[in-house]
Amino acid sequence: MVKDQAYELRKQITQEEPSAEENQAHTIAVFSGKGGVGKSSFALNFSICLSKQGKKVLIFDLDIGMGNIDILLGMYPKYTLSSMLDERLEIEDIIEQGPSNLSYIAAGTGLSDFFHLNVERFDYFLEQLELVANTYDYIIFDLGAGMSEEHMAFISAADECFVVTTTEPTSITDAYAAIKHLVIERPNVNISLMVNRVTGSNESILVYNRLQAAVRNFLSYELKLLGSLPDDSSVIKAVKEQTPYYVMDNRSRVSKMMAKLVLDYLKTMNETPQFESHNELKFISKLKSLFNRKVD
Ligand SMILES: Nc1ncnc2c1ncn2[C@@H]1O[C@H](COP(=O)(O)OP(=O)(O)OP(=O)(O)O)[C@@H](O)[C@H]1O
Repeated sequence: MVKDQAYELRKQITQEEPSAEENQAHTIAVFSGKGGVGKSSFALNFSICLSKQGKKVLIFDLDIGMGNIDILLGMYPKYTLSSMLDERLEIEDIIEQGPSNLSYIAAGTGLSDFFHLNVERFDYFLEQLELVANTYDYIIFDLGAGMSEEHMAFISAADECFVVTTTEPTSITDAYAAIKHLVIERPNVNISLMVNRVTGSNESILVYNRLQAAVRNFLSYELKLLGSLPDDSSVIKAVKEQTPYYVMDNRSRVSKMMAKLVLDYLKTMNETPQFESHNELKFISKLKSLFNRKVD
């Protein structure tokens, strides 16, 4: 497990057992400024690759009404997040098993905006999430495009977030607008950039430099670069076949790049001293306080 090293070190120093909160999964929110940039495809295949590395991963589709993780997987879940909230189901009942031991929760339809839940429904959501928060190493939230107030709460409660853009100017501009909105409201947010559909070797660096320059000059914020993925027709083929591209062919260009991106990411995670953040509130407590602030 990612946390093993840090946990062992901290245990040696403090001789304390970790609390349930400390053991919560590492949470990642994936968002984009513009729709159709490959955010869901990225979130799903990233999660599959993390699972392949022996991590216990839950991908949570929060794009109610527009979610497509189940479509990309070619699976038709009986229950979804919407049905859990409508029918008061247990979270265990709505978790499905995808490829490579990946767990996933489909968004479903019904609620036009999941986040405009009443307090009682939101409390039920958090109560259920808390039941599985210690079961996973990673929980990946796939958010809809754009930056609503509710998206911001999820993104800022997560341990980190990935913003996905293509190399197209419109996508970069929309990513900048989303980052700006977020950084102004939540200056401590931890954002990394993922550049999708690159066609040249240094294209991702050009996109990153362009965005980073604007973010640094106008927002005094340092954006990290998670990595990039190539424009690859095997992604389109995989979407048509409703099979994640990493499952369809793990030797395709995009799959190899994804595998490298995940290995680099895990290396960075191992090198980051996790115990330093143990004094901070973890995901569920943060989300609770952000939501409470909103309804007060
Ligand atoms: N690396 C890639 N190479 C080629 N095509 C890609 C790549 N990534 C995504 N696509 C294409 O872009 C389409 C949209 O991808 P996806 O559904 O993941 O986007 P999205 O950002 O999640 O969209 P939405 O915001 O509408 O949910 C895919 O169906 C696929 O055809």
